[in-house]
Amino acid sequence: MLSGTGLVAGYRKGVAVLDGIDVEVPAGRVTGLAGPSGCGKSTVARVLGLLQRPWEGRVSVDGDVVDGFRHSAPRAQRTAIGMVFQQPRPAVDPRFTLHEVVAEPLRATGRSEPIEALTEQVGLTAELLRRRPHEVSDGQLQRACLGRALALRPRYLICDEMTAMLDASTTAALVRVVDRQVEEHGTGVLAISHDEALLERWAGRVLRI
Ligand SMILES: Nc1ncnc2c1ncn2[C@@H]1O[C@H](COP(=O)(O)OP(=O)(O)OP(=O)(O)O)[C@@H](O)[C@H]1O
Repeated sequence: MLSGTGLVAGYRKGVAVLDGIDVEVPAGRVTGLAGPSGCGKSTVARVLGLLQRPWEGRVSVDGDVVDGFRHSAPRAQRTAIGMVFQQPRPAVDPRFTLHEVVAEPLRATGRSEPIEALTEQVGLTAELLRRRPHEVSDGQLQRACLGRALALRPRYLICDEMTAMLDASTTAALVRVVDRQVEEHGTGVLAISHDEALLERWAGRVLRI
């Protein structure tokens, strides 16, 4: 279980965006997180993804309370959680090929496993993998971002509006990739979306802020 308990967090002193909320992301299931624009869904993603320290409350990964966030997050906990954001373009190095984008977490952790099975799973051909971000569509780049998020086989995956910029067929394809991770590897997924209909179809349980 990836969980946040009593989370209080924000950006400006004295203005809490999250006001003591609890979020539980169990393994082996898709949990949805819905709510109107600006209610703090991305802030939940950042805190549970260990990218932002909450002002109060705690985050735990499989029962271990996290005490470091951002650069001081312990590697084992950081790599246990994969993240995909709404906009793929600012999330990648424009100089990388898509192959390098997907392989980057492996390189950063000194691992050199083949990524062909992964790139095939997310629907990237060898020809696309040689291209750089400016030579592909948002959907193709988002496939690479999902591949990157799965490269270290995270036990949890946070999808923050992953499909908001994509057409229906790419959305369906990426949802299938995530569902397969859940079924085959028991990954616990937090699917954040303002699209209630998508979450109703995709998630077993939907939390609302
Ligand atoms: N870096 C930041 N600096 C200051 N305020 C921020 C920052 N990021 C978010 N906020 C504010 O925090 C609140 C919650 O933002 P957040 O992005 O978590 O909401 P959200 O529910 O994900 O919204 P959306 O659905 O529009 O993406 C908003 O009022 C927003 O203006």
